[in-house]
Amino acid sequence: MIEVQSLSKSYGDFRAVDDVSFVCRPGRVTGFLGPNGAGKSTAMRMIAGLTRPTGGTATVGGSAYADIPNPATQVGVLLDASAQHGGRTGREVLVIGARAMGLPMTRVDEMLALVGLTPKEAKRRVRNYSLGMRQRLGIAHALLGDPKVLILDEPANGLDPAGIHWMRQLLRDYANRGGTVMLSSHLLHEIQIIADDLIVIGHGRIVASGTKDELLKTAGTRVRARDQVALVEALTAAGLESILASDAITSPASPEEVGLAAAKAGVPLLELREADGAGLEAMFLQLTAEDQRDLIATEGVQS
Ligand SMILES: Nc1ncnc2c1ncn2[C@@H]1O[C@H](COP(=O)(O)OP(=O)(O)OP(=O)(O)O)[C@@H](O)[C@H]1O
Repeated sequence: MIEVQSLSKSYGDFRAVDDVSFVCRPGRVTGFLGPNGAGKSTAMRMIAGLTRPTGGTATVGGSAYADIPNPATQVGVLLDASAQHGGRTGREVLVIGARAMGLPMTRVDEMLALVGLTPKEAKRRVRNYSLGMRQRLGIAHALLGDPKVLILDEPANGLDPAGIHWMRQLLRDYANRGGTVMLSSHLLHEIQIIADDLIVIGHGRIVASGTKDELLKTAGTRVRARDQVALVEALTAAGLESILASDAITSPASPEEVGLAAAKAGVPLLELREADGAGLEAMFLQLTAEDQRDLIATEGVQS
């Protein structure tokens, strides 16, 4: 179990993580979802004892990471798959990890087999690994000490669809055996596939949390018009939030509210329906859009 209570991290005046509380339970895969720069890595680094919090606490199995004896046998951590020494072979990375944890060398071969790195690949230097291979090696390293808790920052980065499928199965089996998994992603779809529970973070604050099923049930509407821009304007004029994606508009408002707003503005619709998860998707896209605006505003000031 991971328990985070009022956790905060400030860099000067900037609050990267702002009073965040949540739990990740055994037997569940908890997805930590947020746009780039939302504070995911900072929160995970604090849980893994690598960044000192400005306020609040984070415990794993009831103890702060720094107080856990031989922590890698309790908590497997993968924060940056590219952080491994490029001059070492994949096998050497695991051998060094196994020695540090006092594990038998048989564990190295077990983990290589588990993550699907062949003996030939294991002999190659990490600098020659693809990102997907680095992620597999990082997961092998995190699992080496047979920990009860896994903390993985963007582990699906660089994996192809077959790799993502493989990882989902691995994490599912791990959670089914009672393990606690916390993994982050900035992609809603990816986390929807893998997670049981979701914590959504934006601008350092939790904006939604609950089981995936609960969150995906949030009411929402999918709507299309021939003139999508006119529709967005009509919804905005009616005080309704909406996000224009590639093929449709999603809104956390009900189909009735959306239909009435479109009718009032005289915008003919091609499609109007309730969409499971549209509320979550709209909220997430809204967060992402806000960040894009912030970025443009910042760059505008700088140039
Ligand atoms: N050492 C630091 N000094 C100053 N600002 C920092 C530092 N580390 C992180 N930040 C800032 O804190 C915010 C959160 O960063 P963080 O890496 O936690 O986000 P993230 O959600 O993991 O994003 P991504 O998906 O891009 O990895 C960002 O605005 C980042 O620039």
